[in-house]
Amino acid sequence: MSECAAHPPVNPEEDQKKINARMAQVKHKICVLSGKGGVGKSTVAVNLATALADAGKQVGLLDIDIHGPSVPTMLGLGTTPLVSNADSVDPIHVGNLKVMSVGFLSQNEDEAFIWRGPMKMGVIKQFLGDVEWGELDYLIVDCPPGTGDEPLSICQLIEEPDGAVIVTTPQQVATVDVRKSLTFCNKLSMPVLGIVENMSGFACPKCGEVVEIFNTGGGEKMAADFRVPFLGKLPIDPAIGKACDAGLPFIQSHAATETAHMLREIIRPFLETDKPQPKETETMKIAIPTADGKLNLHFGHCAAFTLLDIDPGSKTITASTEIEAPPHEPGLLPPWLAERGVNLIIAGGMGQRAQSLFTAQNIEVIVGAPSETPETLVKAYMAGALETGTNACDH
Ligand SMILES: Nc1ncnc2c1ncn2[C@@H]1O[C@H](COP(=O)(O)OP(=O)(O)OP(=O)(O)O)[C@@H](O)[C@H]1O
Repeated sequence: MSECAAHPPVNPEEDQKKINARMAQVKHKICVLSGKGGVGKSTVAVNLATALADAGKQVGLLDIDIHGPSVPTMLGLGTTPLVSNADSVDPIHVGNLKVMSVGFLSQNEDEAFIWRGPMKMGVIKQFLGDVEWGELDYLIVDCPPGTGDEPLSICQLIEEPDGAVIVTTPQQVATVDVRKSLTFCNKLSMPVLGIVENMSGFACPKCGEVVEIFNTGGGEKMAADFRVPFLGKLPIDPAIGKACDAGLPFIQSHAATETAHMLREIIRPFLETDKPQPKETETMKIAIPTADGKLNLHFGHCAAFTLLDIDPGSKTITASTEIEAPPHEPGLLPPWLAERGVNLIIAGGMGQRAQSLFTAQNIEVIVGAPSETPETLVKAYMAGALETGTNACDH
C-alpha cells in the first residue's frame, strides 16, 4: 500500500478523490452490519458475496473487522501475502471474487492490531482507495460489530452506498443491540436493505427439520417495528460452522441442503434486481389519542385523536389533523380507526382485548408511550428512538 497501514494518510482531499475514482467503478456498495458480535455477520457477508460471484457478477469482499477479521479463514485464505504495485495493492482472487482483509496485513494469524480511531480510518481509506478493485458489480463490506469507528468511516468515505444488510439473532439480548445499528443507519441516512435473522431455530443434521429451541422472530419483529424489509431466517446448522472452519463458503459446499436453500432465498433480492432498493413500504397513518396537544394516557376515554400521515421514503410527517373521537362504545374504535386508514397507534396504555381487536384490523399498537406531542412521538418512532415504559392501561 502507498503508506504504512497504521498511519493515516496526510492529504484527506486527495485521498477522498482517489476513493471516489475507485468507487465510481463499483456499481453497488453494500455494508453488512450488526450491533452485536458473533451473530453471523461475516457468514452472511461471505455467502452473499460468493452467491453473487457464482451468479456471474464481479464482486469484491472487503473485511474491515480490524480486531477480528474472519473472512480469510472462512474462505480458506489464511495469511495469503499481498502483492503490492507502485501505488496500489492487488486483492486476493477467489474465482471472480476479489477479497481484501485486514487479516492479510500480517503473516501471523495471532497478531493483534492495536489501532486508535484515526489509524483505523487510515487503513479503511487505503482499502477503498489503494486496492485494485477494478470494475465491480458489487462491493460487500463486512464491518465489525457495533457502531464504532469502522462502520462510521465506511459510511463517511463511500459516497452514496446502496445501503446496509443488518444481521441479528432472534433473542432480545441481541435485538436490543442490533436496534442501535438501525438507529445508526437512520442517523447517517444509510438505507437499510433488510434484516437477516440468523441462528433462528436449529436445523436437525439428520432430517433437516428446523426446531425452535429458543424464541424466534426477534429480527422479523424488529424489521416490522422499523418498517424495513425482512430478508429471512437462517437456522443454526452445524454444517455452517464446519464449512466456515474448513474455509469453504457454505452456499457452495452444501448447495443442496435446506439451509443453503434458505440462504439463497435471503440473497435472492440482490440477484434479481440490478439495483438493490429498500422495498417500498406502505404509506403510513399513525393515530395518537390526544388532549391539550399531547398524548392522552386514557386511550379508551379520550375525546380526540391526532392522525398523522407519514411519507415512508423520507420518513417525514406530511399531514397532521386532530379529529373528535366517536362516542365511547366497546369495540367501536378499532373499525372506526381502520376506516380512516390508520395502520399504527401510539398509546400510553391499552387493555389486551382492545389490542387484539386492533390486530384483527391490521393495526399495529405501541403502548407505554409518554405524554408528549404527537410530532415528538412520531419523529422519535421514525428515528427508532421512541422510548416506551409500562402499559399505562386504564381498564
Ligand atoms: N446459522 C448458523 N449456524 C451455525 N453456525 C453459525 C451460523 N451462523 C454463524 N455461525 C458460526 O458462528 C460463528 C460466528 O459467525 P460469524 O463470524 O459470521 O459472526 P460475526 O457476527 O461476523 O462475528 P464477529 O462479531 O466476530 O464479527 C462462526 O463460527 C460461524 O461459523
